[in-house]
Amino acid sequence: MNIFVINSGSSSIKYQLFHSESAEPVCSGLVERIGLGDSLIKHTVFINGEEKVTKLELDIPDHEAGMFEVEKLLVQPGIAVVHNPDDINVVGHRIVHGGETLTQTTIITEEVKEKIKQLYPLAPLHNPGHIKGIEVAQSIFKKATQVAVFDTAFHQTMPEKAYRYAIPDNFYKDYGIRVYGFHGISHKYVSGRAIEHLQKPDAKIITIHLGNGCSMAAVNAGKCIDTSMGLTPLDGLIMGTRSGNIDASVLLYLIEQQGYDAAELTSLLNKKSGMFGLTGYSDMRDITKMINEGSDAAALAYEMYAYRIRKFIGAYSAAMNGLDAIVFTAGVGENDALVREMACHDMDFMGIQISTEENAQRKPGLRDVSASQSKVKVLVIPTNEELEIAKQCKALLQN
Ligand SMILES: Nc1ncnc2c1ncn2[C@@H]1O[C@H](COP(=O)(O)OP(=O)(O)O)[C@@H](O)[C@H]1O
Ligand SMILES: CC(=O)OP(=O)(O)O
Ligand SMILES: [Mg+2]
Repeated sequence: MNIFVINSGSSSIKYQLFHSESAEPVCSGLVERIGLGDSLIKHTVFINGEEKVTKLELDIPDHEAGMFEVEKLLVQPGIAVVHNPDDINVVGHRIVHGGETLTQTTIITEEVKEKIKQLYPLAPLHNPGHIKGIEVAQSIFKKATQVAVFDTAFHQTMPEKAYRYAIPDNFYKDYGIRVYGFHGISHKYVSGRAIEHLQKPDAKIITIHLGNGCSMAAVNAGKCIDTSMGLTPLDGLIMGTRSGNIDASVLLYLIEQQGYDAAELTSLLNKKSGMFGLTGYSDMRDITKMINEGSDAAALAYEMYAYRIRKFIGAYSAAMNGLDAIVFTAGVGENDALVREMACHDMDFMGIQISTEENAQRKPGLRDVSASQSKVKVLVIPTNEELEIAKQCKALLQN
């Protein structure tokens, strides 16, 4: 079975092609900086233990354009991984918001598409792109079964005290207003890897997913008990373009006193805030450059970003009554040593000690960057949402 996995994030498309019998991909790729003007595609084909890398620099305005570029690469002479798109049997899609009705991996039908569309207002940066991705995939991979794997599913184990908001009951009952949580495919994958590494099935773990979107989860014995994103992927940590936690009164003030409307506020908080709002850039590589050039605004933004993470580490340690490991993952978490250092320094009272030397190294794979005396392990674990999605597709279709 050939399983092609599409993971569209807010700024990127990641993809991998798997033969169902192996966890090693046949090819993998990343389309990044979508919509920023200077997009990049890195496409890697794995043949007999060797890697053939193709890099393209071009302007990719949106996710649909990105998917058509990817299709060309899959069948491109010299690096083709399939003769023809009909050789793909299954396409697994990461879907950010499944709401309260789409809680398990499922085959995509017209009804499932309709439900994903109904959730557009709750995941405005993601679900519309997913539907485009599904439609493009249906037009390219005509013979494949299309499967949806939800970011919200892993968080369904949260207790009610964690997922309810303190507003009247009917808002939950009538409108489904509650904490859903996101990046669940990634939190599940990296917490699973951490449990294996620690050889401790009942480990208390905090997973910190720092991509363009950022979230944390408290994972106790493999089950999520709390997470930082809420009804939508806007809450919690400071992100590339999203504000994270903010007093709801800020919105009321802007509506009542400054005449803002809903569309302006949606755009303000989702697209113009976070690191972009503070520095003019959403990509941490650009902001690091600003810091090196002496920008005070960039330095403050970094401090705010790391400080928010520290507060959640404290909260989740309390929620679990202990902590065995902290896991950093995703674009920023895997690559940005300064963020990890700032988030973990001066936490020795909690048994958290990061090794500055280990942390500064660039190495592939799972890494332990804690100091030898640290009671809590600080781990960097590359996420692999695509592998997790492929596994879930396989499990669904074999049952
Ligand atoms: N080498 C790097 N150093 C610092 N940050 C990086 C590096 N590579 C990627 N990033 C950060 O990772 C982000 C993308 O993370 P990713 O998990 O791919 O995002 P998403 O899935 O949310 O689109 C980029 O916006 C950038 O901030
Ligand atoms: C849910 C979410 O924010 O996803 P991403 O980080 O991929 O944009
Ligand atoms: Mg992502």
